Amino acid sequence: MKDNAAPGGLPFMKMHGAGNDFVVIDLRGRGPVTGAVMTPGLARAIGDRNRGVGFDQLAEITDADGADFGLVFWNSDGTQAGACGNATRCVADHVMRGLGVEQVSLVTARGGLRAERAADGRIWVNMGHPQLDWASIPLSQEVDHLHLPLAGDPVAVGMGNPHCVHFVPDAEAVDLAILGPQIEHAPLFPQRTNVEFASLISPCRMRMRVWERGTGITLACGSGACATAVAAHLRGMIGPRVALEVDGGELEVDWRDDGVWLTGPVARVFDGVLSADYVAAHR
Ligand SMILES: N[C@H](CCC[C@H](N)C(=O)O)C(=O)O
Repeated sequence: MKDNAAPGGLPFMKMHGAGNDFVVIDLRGRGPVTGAVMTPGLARAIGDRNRGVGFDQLAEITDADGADFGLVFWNSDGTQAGACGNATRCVADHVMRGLGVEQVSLVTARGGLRAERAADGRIWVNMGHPQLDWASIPLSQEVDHLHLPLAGDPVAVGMGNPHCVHFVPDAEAVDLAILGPQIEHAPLFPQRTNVEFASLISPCRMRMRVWERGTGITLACGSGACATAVAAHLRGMIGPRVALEVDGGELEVDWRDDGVWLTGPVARVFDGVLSADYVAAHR
């Protein structure tokens, strides 16, 4: 996987975490600054499920100063994302296997994070502390993030990327394809937002569905699960630990003193090589 400069094309791995699917390009060995090779156009082309490979996010693994690796995330619309919990878990598993270790440090746009393998094989990542002030979520104006001035009384939480969490009696009944893009583009969110709808099943279990900024409906969203757990805890609905039933499986979040921990399944599905012609045509 290391020689991505090969004239034969650009090697990648296809992975998923609870059905949240990723194209992962391992660029380690190129140095921290020159690591990322992606462009918005190439990301959109690879993300096309008919003419490319298809993904919810594309992740580039880079070298990083002071950490085992760095991560850069792209959405399928060609925009970048500051955080992606499920891709972080998938990549951490890959890197830990390669290094023969059970925990790793990484750097993302929001700073340093840590990940580790649990005894049951699931991969935990500490997604850091939630961002709860309006300017860093970010919101376009100073409002109470626990009671946004929007229909449905949602909560705004930053996890390195913005989230707008709605608590509803029945998340199944929500028309995500209609409401998701409306809320994603609401003027209150200057960088747009990810959108979650969640229902309480018990004080330690919730059902969650998600519309992701820059991607659309996905089967799971790790940072969205973290944001939902934080919002529900701040609203007094749950304790610090919760299991979230998402469309693609189950994620678990534990809000500890040192940050919001996320876990769930990871899978490496196949490896491939993007042809050099395809890469050149879309870069
Ligand atoms: N699937 C990701 C989140 C992607 C967020 C992205 N859509 C954004 O623009 O912030 C996760 O597991 O956390």
